[in-house]
Amino acid sequence: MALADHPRIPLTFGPSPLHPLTRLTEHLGGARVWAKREDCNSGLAFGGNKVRKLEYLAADAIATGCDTLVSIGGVQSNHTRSVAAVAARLGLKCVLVQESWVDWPDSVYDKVGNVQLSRLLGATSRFVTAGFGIGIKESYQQVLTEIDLAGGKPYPIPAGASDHPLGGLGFARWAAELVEQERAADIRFDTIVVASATGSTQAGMLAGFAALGERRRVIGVDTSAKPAETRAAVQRIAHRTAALLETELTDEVILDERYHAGAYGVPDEETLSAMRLAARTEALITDPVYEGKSMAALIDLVSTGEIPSTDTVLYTHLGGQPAINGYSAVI
Ligand SMILES: Cc1ncc(COP(=O)(O)O)c(CNC2(C(=O)O)CC2)c1O
Repeated sequence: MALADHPRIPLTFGPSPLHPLTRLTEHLGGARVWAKREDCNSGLAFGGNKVRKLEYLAADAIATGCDTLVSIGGVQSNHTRSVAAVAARLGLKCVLVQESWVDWPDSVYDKVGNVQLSRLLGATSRFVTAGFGIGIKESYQQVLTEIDLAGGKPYPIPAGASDHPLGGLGFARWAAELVEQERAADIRFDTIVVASATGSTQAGMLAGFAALGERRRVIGVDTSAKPAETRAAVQRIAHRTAALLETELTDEVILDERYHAGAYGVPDEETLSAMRLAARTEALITDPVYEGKSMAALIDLVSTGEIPSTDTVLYTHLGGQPAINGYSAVI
């Protein structure tokens, strides 16, 4: 089925902004760097990459008569905050399982940022002691069963909306949008840099480009610190999404494991330095969990020439800023 034939509830403002990072480009002295801004893509609770994915899952939830969106993430999950935002916007209930994915010694870590926003948005958060993992968790299954038994109609959304049949469509549509923006701007990106964790952002891009017959180098930057799991997820979801779009993958899955700082949700000095440089050259705010790590990759790859100086490279900003409030000890 063609992408346009898949039901979607518009939750974004339209095409996300695409703009050159001229001061960062000048500072790095190499490839020309642009950004595409999912952090500015929607009016729903600071937007982000998950809102794009949820446009398709929300359509399915409404079509199947569900009354409660159920999802899972870490305490500072951007994904669960986005699910809470979409539920509020569509008049649905929302129950979130917040797991202890990050061992971070900040006294307000579990009170501010995303989990605070989810509370403001009216979601019910269940706090569970369980580590990061992109598989299906017992706590999540338990919530689904409870809602069923209470007569509700839950709509299950796995971590990052990734391991869901429709999880890759949001960024397949992103790929089509980018190609249109390139034509309008008379530009073509040789390389795309994107943070990867549960995998459907990068996977959707790969399937979307394949459906368009476009060959692109998409460099996924692992942020899970479990790269084998993330790589397998990107592969699985990319192939599944390509099949949904009646096409076959053409580009390889590239996942760079050098910038995850050794643990999910924990920044290292390279992460923090990248965040400062992006902020002080472009007022571009990245987070210590995801975008700070993909920014560290971009800076390193351009500075070392791994991304050639003749390239035009696109930095994909996927959101994540609210989590910064839980990291005041280092930012
Ligand atoms: C700001 C930001 N940038 C990149 C990513 C990685 O996207 P994928 O999970 O689709 O690979 C996340 C994910 N976040 C998860 C969450 O629970 O917030 C799904 C892990 C993200 O929030």
